[in-house]
Amino acid sequence: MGLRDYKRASLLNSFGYAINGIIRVIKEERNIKIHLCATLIVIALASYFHFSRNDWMVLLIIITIVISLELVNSAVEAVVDLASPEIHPLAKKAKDVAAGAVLVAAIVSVIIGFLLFLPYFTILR
Ligand SMILES: Nc1ncnc2c1ncn2[C@@H]1O[C@H](COP(=O)(O)OP(=O)(O)OP(=O)(O)O)[C@@H](O)[C@H]1O
Repeated sequence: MGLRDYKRASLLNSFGYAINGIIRVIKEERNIKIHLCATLIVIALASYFHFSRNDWMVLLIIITIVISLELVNSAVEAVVDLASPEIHPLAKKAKDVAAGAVLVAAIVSVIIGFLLFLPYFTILR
């Protein structure tokens, strides 16, 4: 299929491609599996503690940011491998900066998660 045919793809097809992309990253990348496991645990805990509506919104926003960045990081890795299969300092820069973006989001998410859960754990004591 040529590039033009791809561009003519219907909205439904585009949605399907996006889902395929997500499934492929989940199958192939270890880091996103770790993020998804952490997400399931955090969602289970938030349900158990009957999170307030605002707390749910903050939690969902940080989950979305981390998982979306992980997907973008995988896309950057694929593009770099395609454009520069050989060792190149710029290829390293691109991959390391993309990985850095995920790391920043993950670290801040852990801090926000801690702040979100703290009052609920305090009530338990
Ligand atoms: N073409 C390249 N040129 C220079 N350095 C590269 C190149 N490809 C990867 N690297 C570097 O090698 C290290 C490992 O890269 P790799 O592609 O295995 O990704 P990774 O960080 O292990 O992530 P993942 O585990 O998600 O694949 C990183 O520091 C990366 O910047």
